[in-house]
Amino acid sequence: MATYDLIIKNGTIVTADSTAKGDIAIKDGKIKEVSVGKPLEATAAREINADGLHILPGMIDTHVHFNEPGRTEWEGLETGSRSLAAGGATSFFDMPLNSTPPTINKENLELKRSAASEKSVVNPYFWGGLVPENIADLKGLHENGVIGFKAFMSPSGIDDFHNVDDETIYKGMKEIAALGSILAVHAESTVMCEMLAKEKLDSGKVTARDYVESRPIISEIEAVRRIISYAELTGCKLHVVHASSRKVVEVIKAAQERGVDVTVETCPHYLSLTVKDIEEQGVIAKCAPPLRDQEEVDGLWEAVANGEITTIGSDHSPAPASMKVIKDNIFDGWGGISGAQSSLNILFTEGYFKRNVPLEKIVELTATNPAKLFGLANKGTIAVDYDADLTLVDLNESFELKKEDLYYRHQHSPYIGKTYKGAVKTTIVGGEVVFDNGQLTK
Ligand SMILES: NC(=O)N[C@H]1NC(=O)NC1=O
Ligand SMILES: [Zn+2]
Ligand SMILES: [Zn+2]
Repeated sequence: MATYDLIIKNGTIVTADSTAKGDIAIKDGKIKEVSVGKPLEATAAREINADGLHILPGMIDTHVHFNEPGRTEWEGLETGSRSLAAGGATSFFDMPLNSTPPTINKENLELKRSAASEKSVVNPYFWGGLVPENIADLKGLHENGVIGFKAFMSPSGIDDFHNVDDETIYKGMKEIAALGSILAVHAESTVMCEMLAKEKLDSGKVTARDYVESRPIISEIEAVRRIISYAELTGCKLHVVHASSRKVVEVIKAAQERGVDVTVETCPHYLSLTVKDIEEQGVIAKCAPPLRDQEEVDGLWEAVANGEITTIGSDHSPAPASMKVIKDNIFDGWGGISGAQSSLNILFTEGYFKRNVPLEKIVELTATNPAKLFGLANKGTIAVDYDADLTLVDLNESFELKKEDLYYRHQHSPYIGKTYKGAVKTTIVGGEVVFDNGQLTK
């Protein structure tokens, strides 16, 4: 009889293609057997009884800002990765900005990588930045293993990470295409957003609704259309992050239909919160693009259900509480939502329970597609020879999110006080249990 490190018994195994009750055997960090329909005949050093639980491939959160090195007091790789583990994520892709120095050359990448290897409890991956100053550094970043490049089409809010002009977009995309990599973009129109913000501020209009109106959906559409044109010009693979509206998704879909290699991400906050949340909670719920109205939330869920969204990432972009309190003017607070720990809870509650979105679809967008799109071999599903990155969830458990449940360095989030159905019970990274029964074990 085979002997394994770990056997998970009687769970409901969910992949992008199927849901079935079965057992999983793990050795040396890999899934070695998946037995559906009949019990697994083997022994193991440890056994987990997953009766009543669902087993999902761990979320691959393709969009976090962990701020380390250089701005660890905002979050950090330890607190950030621990919050992911508690939320059922087993890998993350850290954005190149909000850490100092930003990840815009291979030397800076190494600083981040060595910090992560010391501190992260889940698998770390890194985006490289594309900024006007670093076209010559893209090759070195690629050769040293970034999973792709990220550019801001509007100011990032961080002084050492400049947004790209059209010339940088052209040169950068040409180079990224030659490297065979992918460009992810924060797509909002600088000109539109700056003009509209100036009009608001000049006339003393500084409410939450004013902030939202200063960054309208059409400014995302303008930027997305433009960047798609450069993708067509250069042949560069493109990934549009944090689409806040189905109208943005439609522009991407039309480009896909004429053969452009473009994909799209949305985030749990655009799938669950509205302008009302920023009106009530102020800067805590401030992000860019901003939260929209309920019809946009519903529209994005339709896009999810129809297969028009490629990935869902948290865009966890934390900041100290002092930057998230409402002062006289909401325009001044930090734009970025703390949410890395809540992604799956939100998707279960708003998607699976409220809108009948299949669990398979949630797995596809949070694990399978991220692994495929960014070339992570052996991740993103539950199958023999794949990495044992798993999360066990109790879909019958409801809970109210409390401040003290959060593992973030700064325990604020627009999700505090909300009730979720579907709780993460256990998270396994490379065969090792890192979170179990409400406790971090690593
Ligand atoms: N700099 C940074 O993290 N910005 C992020 N925050 C946010 O709300 N949108 C972003 O792009
Ligand atoms: Zn962004
Ligand atoms: Zn971001």
